[in-house]
Amino acid sequence: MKVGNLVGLVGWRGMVGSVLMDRMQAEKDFDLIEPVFFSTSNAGGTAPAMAKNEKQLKDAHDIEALRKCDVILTCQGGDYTSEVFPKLRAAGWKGHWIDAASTLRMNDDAVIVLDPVNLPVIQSALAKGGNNWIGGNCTVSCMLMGVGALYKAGLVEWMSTQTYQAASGGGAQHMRELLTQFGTLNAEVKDLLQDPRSAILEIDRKVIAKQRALGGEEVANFGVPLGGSLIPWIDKDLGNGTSREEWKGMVETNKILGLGEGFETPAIPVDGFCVRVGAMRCHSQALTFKLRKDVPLADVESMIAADNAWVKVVPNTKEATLADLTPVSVTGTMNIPVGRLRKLAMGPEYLGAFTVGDQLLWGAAEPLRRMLRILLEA
Ligand SMILES: NC(=O)C1=CN([C@@H]2O[C@H](COP(=O)(O)OP(=O)(O)OC[C@H]3O[C@@H](n4cnc5c(N)ncnc54)[C@H](OP(=O)(O)O)[C@@H]3O)[C@@H](O)[C@H]2O)C=CC1
Ligand SMILES: N[C@@H](CC(=O)OP(=O)(O)O)C(=O)O
Repeated sequence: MKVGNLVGLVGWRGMVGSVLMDRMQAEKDFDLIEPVFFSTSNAGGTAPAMAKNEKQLKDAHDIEALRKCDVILTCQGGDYTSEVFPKLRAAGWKGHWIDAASTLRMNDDAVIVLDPVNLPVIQSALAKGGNNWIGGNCTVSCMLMGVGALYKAGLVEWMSTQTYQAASGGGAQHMRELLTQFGTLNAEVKDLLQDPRSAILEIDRKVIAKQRALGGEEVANFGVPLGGSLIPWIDKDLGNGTSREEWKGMVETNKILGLGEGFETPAIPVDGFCVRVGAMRCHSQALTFKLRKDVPLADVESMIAADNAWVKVVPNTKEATLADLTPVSVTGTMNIPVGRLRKLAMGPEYLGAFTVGDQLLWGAAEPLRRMLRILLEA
């Protein structure tokens, strides 16, 4: 059935929302829709320049106003989803809900959208009347954009992940906090750094003393210093030794691929550790695969390279890795480099890989705008 083009946009001025607006403008998505901009804080204010007929911001809690939309696309966050989505459906709204938040992801009637990887899953749900389309966890989405080909080919027996997740995954305030910490630490030893004869262990002593003394506002978001350190725990403690971020790795990977509970094919084990590091907005992952058979490395590389338009195989050399396989080289681009591809010492079925992805683009905004396109072009 043709989907109408009245699209309600919620959360458009936040960090994820702003990246989404940029991408929608770049891809001329606004040419196809009649946007209605909503706000939780400034109803009645002026809508952004992309507005057409409706120039005023609507109240994002006004169910009647939301109900008029054919599609609602929200990057407002999980609390908003928890509050508004059930009311909207209870009021009989049958429109399409596209959401960046994790709240609804594992619901039976929701599809995790990442169409370069799971278009058949999306199309099948659409044909059955599905109308809840949720963006995946940023780390999982970036990982599958890189190595989804191996799953599609049925080659993966299991995968272990070690993530290096950027500050942006926590939100804008976390990015600010990281930079403030770097500044504080630099200020502590600035004079010593300027003197080439100063003792490095004296600098180190001063830095660790300052890090341990950081408190209050300076660690308000991460709880402990991230600048010059790392945090091997992301999201909630599930009480079984696993973080919620680590749990998402397995359940979301399988749900995206149409495997495991509710599907015919059993789930593939995915597990590992999720670690916050001092990168700004790119998540990286070191991956270990147990393949179902010994596949020549050249075939693995060709398969990965041919999977989608954004994945790039980076030659496993120091020069290429430093040039193309770092958060600094990937930030702000749609590229998903996959490198460090090599067979591991455990045996010919064991494959190592390293991927990087901008967690605000493929990790958050891009799958949502592409889902909107799929609906509009259905
Ligand atoms: N950060 C991330 O990496 C990822 C986030 N997500 C999901 O997206 C949701 C939103 O994340 P994120 O964009 O980081 O959240 P933000 O805090 O940047 O934005 C959320 C909302 O906060 C309000 N807001 C209040 N003050 C400001 C301000 N100074 N500037 C901009 N907006 C402000 C806006 O609502 P209003 O205009 O109504 O006042 C905005 O829509 C998350 O809760 C999560 O569910 C998903 C994947 C990754
Ligand atoms: N949890 C991710 C960011 C995020 O928003 O994830 P999710 O969409 O699964 O809640 C991180 O901290 O890096």
